[in-house]
Amino acid sequence: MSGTLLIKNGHIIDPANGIDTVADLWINDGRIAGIGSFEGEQPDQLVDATGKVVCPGLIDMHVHLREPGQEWKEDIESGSRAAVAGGVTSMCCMPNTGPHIDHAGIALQIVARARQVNLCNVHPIGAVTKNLDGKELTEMRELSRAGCVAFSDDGLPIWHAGVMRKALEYSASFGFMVIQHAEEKALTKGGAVNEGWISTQLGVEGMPAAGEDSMIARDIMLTKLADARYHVAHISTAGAVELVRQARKQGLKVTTEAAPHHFALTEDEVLGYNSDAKMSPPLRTEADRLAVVEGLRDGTIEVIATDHAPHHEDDKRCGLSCAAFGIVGLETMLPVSLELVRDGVLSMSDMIAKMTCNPARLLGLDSGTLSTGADADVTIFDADATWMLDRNKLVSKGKNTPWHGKQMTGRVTHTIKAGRVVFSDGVVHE
Ligand SMILES: NC(=O)N[C@@H](CC(=O)O)C(=O)O
Ligand SMILES: [Zn+2]
Ligand SMILES: [Zn+2]
Repeated sequence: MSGTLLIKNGHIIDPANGIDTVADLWINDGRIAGIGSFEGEQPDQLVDATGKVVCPGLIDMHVHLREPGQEWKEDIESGSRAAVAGGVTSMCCMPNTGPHIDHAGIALQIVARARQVNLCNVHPIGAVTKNLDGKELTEMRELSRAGCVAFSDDGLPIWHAGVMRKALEYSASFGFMVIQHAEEKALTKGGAVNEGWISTQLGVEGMPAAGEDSMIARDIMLTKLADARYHVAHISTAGAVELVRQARKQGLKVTTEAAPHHFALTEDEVLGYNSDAKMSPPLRTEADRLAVVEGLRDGTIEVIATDHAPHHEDDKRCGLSCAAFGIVGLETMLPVSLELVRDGVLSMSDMIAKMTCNPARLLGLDSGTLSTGADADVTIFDADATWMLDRNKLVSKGKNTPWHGKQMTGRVTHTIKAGRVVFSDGVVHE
């Protein structure tokens, strides 16, 4: 984008550079040109950010875009539109598409399509095993050359310990991490919600916390053996948070992310058989929720990622047991996460770090900062604006959200990608 853009008088927070100040942000030819006072300058475009927070464009490292294969649920274009409506300028898409992202061609195709859409940076996550069947490793090196930034079989766990060991060893040989959907299927198969009093009351099969914890415990042993990098996707239990905390204390390269629903909601949401509160891993108990919050507070959990999992109505309106797992998240990530700031769990800067420079560091992305010369990916939000979430007004094709009809506090007002305003005042600009 050629030309100049001045974002005036915003509360600029750039955790990567320790910046937290009221100032102007100057953008020139799609790049950050400086932070300071630009009184008297004549920009081509001006955005008044008085009273708003100006931060690096958000990064969501866990998204399901459904293209190729399930475009009726979401596609790269609709997902990119939803992303920028939520303030997200870079996202990583999981490989459980059809075909899977298990060979370079598909990764290249996704990257090319995302560039054509030109709203949000899309970085694919390559599959660990061919066909996501847990048996034979993919050509990881080729996937990385095609643009993949990490490896995962998300949607499914890498269940075989020998395969997991090889995946960890091989990906570590070129510095990449393996992202695990930690679920011991022998314990969770057939389950729809957290196992406990509520699953009993509903008469629905449960998924015990031990299903998540036991696989993470195993994987930590393998991470040590392989001297590798291991990342736990969508952490949800108190036991899992403690396992990750202890592994990190031992100096292992173990990291994790939490999804907003796991730190904001509990299994109480499924009372009433609400399938829009069904996801994998399931919403857990209040004790688990509080443990995730504490993990975010003490730094055990470095990343907030949505696990945006759009589904069609037909996949959700068929009873709790048969409904598909997953909820949309891109457009609620910021307001839900701001609860952590309002509750005094995180400073505004720490919250922003978990959606910008922290995921960028784990994935080796050069986004997530407002450093001079960086791509001008910027999010502007009003932390206090209140609005009602209406599922029918979501930009995503997926309307499966547990926050329908709920009041949200905090709203994205502008999303800027490489110096171009791609979202403002509720409208996506193609
Ligand atoms: N989280 C979910 O409930 N569903 C995800 C798969 C996954 O993230 O494991 C999906 O692809 O729908
Ligand atoms: Zn998963
Ligand atoms: Zn996922």
